[in-house]
Amino acid sequence: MHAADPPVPDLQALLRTLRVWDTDLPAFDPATAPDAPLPLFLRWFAAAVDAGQPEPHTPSLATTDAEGRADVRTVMLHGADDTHGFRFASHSGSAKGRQLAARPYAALGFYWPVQGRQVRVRGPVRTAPADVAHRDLHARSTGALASALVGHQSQPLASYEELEHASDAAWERARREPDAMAPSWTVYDLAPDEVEFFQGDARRRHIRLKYRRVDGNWLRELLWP
Ligand SMILES: Cc1cc2nc3c(=O)[nH]c(=O)nc-3n(C[C@H](O)[C@H](O)[C@H](O)COP(=O)(O)O)c2cc1C
Repeated sequence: MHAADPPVPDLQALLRTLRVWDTDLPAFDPATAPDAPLPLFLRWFAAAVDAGQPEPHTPSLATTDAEGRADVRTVMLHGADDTHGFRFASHSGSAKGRQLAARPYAALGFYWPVQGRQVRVRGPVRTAPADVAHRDLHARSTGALASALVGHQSQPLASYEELEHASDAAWERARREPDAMAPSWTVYDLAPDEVEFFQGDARRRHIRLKYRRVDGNWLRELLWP
């Protein structure tokens, strides 16, 4: 440690200042919940946007590697519907891409603290056809295309300058060639077989409603918090 280094913060003191569920939270009556989870997810998602929840479309994505060890990172939600399930996209050669190839099963975790809400989704993951990934990427911003064109995701990077050069070239190509292919860019569709909705409550009487797909039907059950 150097004399000029900022002091190391007292984590325990900071943790004691922080709270959850101490704001006005919406009520959730599970008796009024729909038969299937998707309409409820869409309702909660729209409510999160309305409530000003920053970046409600950025869930955590959990996967496991070939040895069964867990991994997690943030991704962007690209869609959710009855046909494709929960859609996200990434590079097939990244750590998550390799993990999904070895074990095509994943979980998504959304946390919307403005409303004290959490949604957990689990299920098998399928790789969408390449033309879907191509269309998905080209419906997005130039920055998204440039980022995908850089490639090499999750590989060791020798220096920041190397990234700068690759990124400059990718931005230039994305502007010049807006239909450029990013071959490793892949769309993944998670077909939910479990979806759990959690509504936080100031008195800690949190409501947990879990949907499970059994023989093609959705079963609903409440869980102790
Ligand atoms: C807000 C946010 C959104 C992100 N969205 C994506 C995404 O949609 N796809 C993606 O591959 N990485 C996304 N990332 C980067 C990933 O979190 C991660 O760093 C990267 O995909 C490498 O993960 P991996 O080594 O586990 O494969 C996002 C990161 C943040 C913070």
